[in-house]
Parts: sequence; C-alpha cells; structure tokens
Amino acid sequence: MDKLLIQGGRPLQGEVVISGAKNAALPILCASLLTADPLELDNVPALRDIGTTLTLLQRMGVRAERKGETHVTLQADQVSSQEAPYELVKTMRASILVLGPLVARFGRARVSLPGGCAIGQRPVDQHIKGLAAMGARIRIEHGFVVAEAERLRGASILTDMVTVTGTENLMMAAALAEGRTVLENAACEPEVVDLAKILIAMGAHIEGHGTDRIVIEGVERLHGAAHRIVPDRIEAGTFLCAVAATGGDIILRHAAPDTLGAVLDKLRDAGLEITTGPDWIRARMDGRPRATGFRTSEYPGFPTDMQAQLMALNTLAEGTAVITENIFENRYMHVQELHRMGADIEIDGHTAVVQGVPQLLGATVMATDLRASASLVIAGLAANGQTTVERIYHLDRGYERMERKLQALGADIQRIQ
Ligand SMILES: CC(=O)N[C@H]1[C@@H](OP(=O)(O)OP(=O)(O)OC[C@H]2O[C@@H](n3ccc(=O)[nH]c3=O)[C@H](O)[C@@H]2O)O[C@H](CO)[C@@H](O)[C@@H]1O
Ligand SMILES: C=C(OP(=O)(O)O)C(=O)O
Repeated sequence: MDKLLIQGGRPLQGEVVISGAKNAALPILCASLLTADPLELDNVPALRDIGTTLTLLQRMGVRAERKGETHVTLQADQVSSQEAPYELVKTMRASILVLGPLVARFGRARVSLPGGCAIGQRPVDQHIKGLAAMGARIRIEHGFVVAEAERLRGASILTDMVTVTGTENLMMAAALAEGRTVLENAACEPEVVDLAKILIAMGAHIEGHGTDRIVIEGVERLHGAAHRIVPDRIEAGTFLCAVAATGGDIILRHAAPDTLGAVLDKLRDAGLEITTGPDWIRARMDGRPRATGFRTSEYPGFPTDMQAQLMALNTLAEGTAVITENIFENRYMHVQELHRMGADIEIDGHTAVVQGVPQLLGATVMATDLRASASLVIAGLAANGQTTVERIYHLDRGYERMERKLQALGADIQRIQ
C-alpha cells in the first residue's frame, strides 16, 4: 500500500493547475448511458474514481476510451448489461448514479446498494423515492436495487433533504421521462449545474439548475455532445488551505473562483491574502493563521468536503475555532490522527472545538477517507519533522497526482510504495 512521506516546514511557492472536478465528472460519465451517440469530454481528472466508473460503464458495454491526459470519449450504443455489481459499488458510492440513466433509457437497472462508509450511513432512499414517484417499480433484492419501468413519467418530487447525487440521478432520469418533472429542494452545487449543462447540450429541456427548483421537460431521445468539466473547487480549496498552513505565495490556474465563495471568505478571515481572476486564484500567507469557525451546509454554504482541510488549518491558528458538521454524522475521523500530531481538538456530537497550537509535530498517521487524507497532508506540510500518511488510496480517489503538484510548489513530499 502506498504512503506519503512529508518533511514539513517548507512554504509553498509557485503555480499549480487545478484538475476537472471529480464530483462533476462522475455523474457526467454516467450520463453517457442516456444516449447511443458519442460524448466527448474534456478536463476529465485522472483519478481512481474515474477509472472505477469507466470500468463499470465498460462492463455494461459502453465503449469508453481515454485520449491523452484529460479527454474521454464514451459511446453507449451496445449496452448489454444494466447491472452495477457490489465489488465496484463498494469502492465508490457514486456508482449509484447509473441507476437513473439505466432505468430511463433501458427500462431496467440492477444496482448494488452502496451500504455505509467511513463518513456516515449515506442511504439512497431519496433516489429510490424519486424514481418510484416517476413510475418505476422498485424492489430491494439480495442487496441490489432493482428498478423497472416501461417509460418513466414526469412527477413532482420533493426530497426530504438536499441531496447532490439524488438530484443528479433524478435529473438524468427525468431528461428521458414522459412529461414534466419538478425537483423541489434540489441541490444547487456547481457540479449539478455542470451536469445540467451537458444534458442540455445533449438535447434535454432543463430549467432552474443552480436553484432549489429544477424543471425538466422529458424528451424521447438525447444525442451526443462535447463538454469540458468544471474545475474542481475542492482540490482548489485544499491547495489554498495548504498554503495558508505553510505560508508562501501560490497561483492556482484553471480554477473557478466563482464556485468557491464560502471557502474564500473563510480563508480570508483566517488571514490568507487572496486575489482572483476569471480562472485563477493567487494566495499569499505570511505569519500564523487566525482561528476561523464555520458550519458546513449545502451550496452556497461551506462545503462538507472542505471541513477536514480547514480544520487542519485551524489546529495551527491563533485562537479557538468552533466547527459544526451538518451534512455527515461521522465526518471527524481525521481528528484522532490530528491529535497524534499534537492538535488540540474536542468533539461533542456534531461540533468540534479546535484550540490552535503554535506547532504540530510530524507523526505516522492513517488516512481514513478522502478529505481526511487531505487534512493530514496539510498538517504534515506545516508540521515540524517527518509525517508518514498511510493508506493514501483514499487520497487517490479524489486528488490527481497530489504529491507531484505539491512537489512543484516546493514541498518535500514523496510517495513510497
Ligand atoms: C460524488 C459526489 O458528488 N459526492 C458528493 C455528494 O455526495 P452525496 O450525493 O452522496 O451526498 P448527499 O448530498 O446525497 O448527502 C447529503 C445528506 O443526505 C443524506 N441522504 C442522501 C440521499 C438519500 O437518499 N438519503 C439521505 O439520507 C446523506 O446521508 C447526507 O447526510 O454530496 C456530498 C455533500 O455535498 C459531498 O460530500 C460528496 O462529495
Ligand atoms: C465524500 C466525497 O466523495 P464521495 O461522495 O464520492 O464519497 C468527497 O469527494 O469528499
């Protein structure tokens, strides 16, 4: 199993190119199931989750080809199976995103139930409830969701909570349903908007994406399209937390600052000097960060996928930060590892109280999930001495060549096999 070895204490300097967003690319790859025509995708990040999704689609008969570093072509004109097996779904929950497209286009889907994971239970009841409202007959059988329908019908769907992949699954299904679907309490995340954009380019009739009410007029068929994936706001935010922790001066290229409002606000509060252009962000940090409390919430609020990284920064800050995690019930797995590096954090239910310390000390720590891993890398970059981050396969799910990007910024970080 790969590990990262980090010698902390070096300020970050230079430029880094931000990759396409994992959480936009995953639903968009699954959208290829909605048409027999080719999809041409650019800015697809080279990540383990992308590889898993391509394998899943290929097993169903989708022709998927990577051309060059970031270009992927997909064509679902010879789909022979509508099944997503447990062995793939268990490594990547986003596999549930094939459910809506499969039942909408082929009238049938058999997708393994994802089960719980390190950050919480993460049920998919709202995906199921929405598809049932659209007329799908759904049963749970031997650990699989089995959905069938001659043709889905448009429906008015109010989800019990805001769900990102739930909104995406139902939007894709509704694109091919008969009649109008209204999704109330829909997710407004930039990745939902990016999916809506490619669906519209494929011939779908969608309005209201980016708001909590999305209206979809179903069409009989969709056609091919070309699309460039939106930049990864979480990768960008992670590099910004890293420079805020180590000090230095970096420029992020191919970034989307307009998707990062809440994160940039909090980092400015922490003392990071930030300037932005249409597709770049410059960040300079001098001295110790200030403690910055926050509460995670749905977009445009502060993203749960940045909670661990901003917590890592707060461990080094001057003062006390109160952090509340509102989206996932168990997303504090990084806390016990940060303790091993000398952090002072107390957890009470959904709230973490972080008392900043002047210095962290390098240690051997274990990554437990994707963003927890990123927080340990940030802590390691700023710590005194050597940090070893174990089990970085979690990190590879969502960060493209993170250690190489950090090396280019002057960090002393190496992957050990
Ligand atoms: C691939 C992808 O895009 N992943 C993102 C997506 O995950 P994902 O789409 O899985 O997260 P959701 O937005 O669905 O989850 C939000 C909350 O709703 C709950 N819930 C969700 C659906 C459902 O049917 N029932 C239910 O109870 C979840 O357990 C969670 O507590 O949004 C999360 C919240 O921004 C991010 O952390 C993930 O990075
Ligand atoms: C939780 C995340 O991803 P996923 O939904 O794919 O597990 C994440 O990107 O932080």
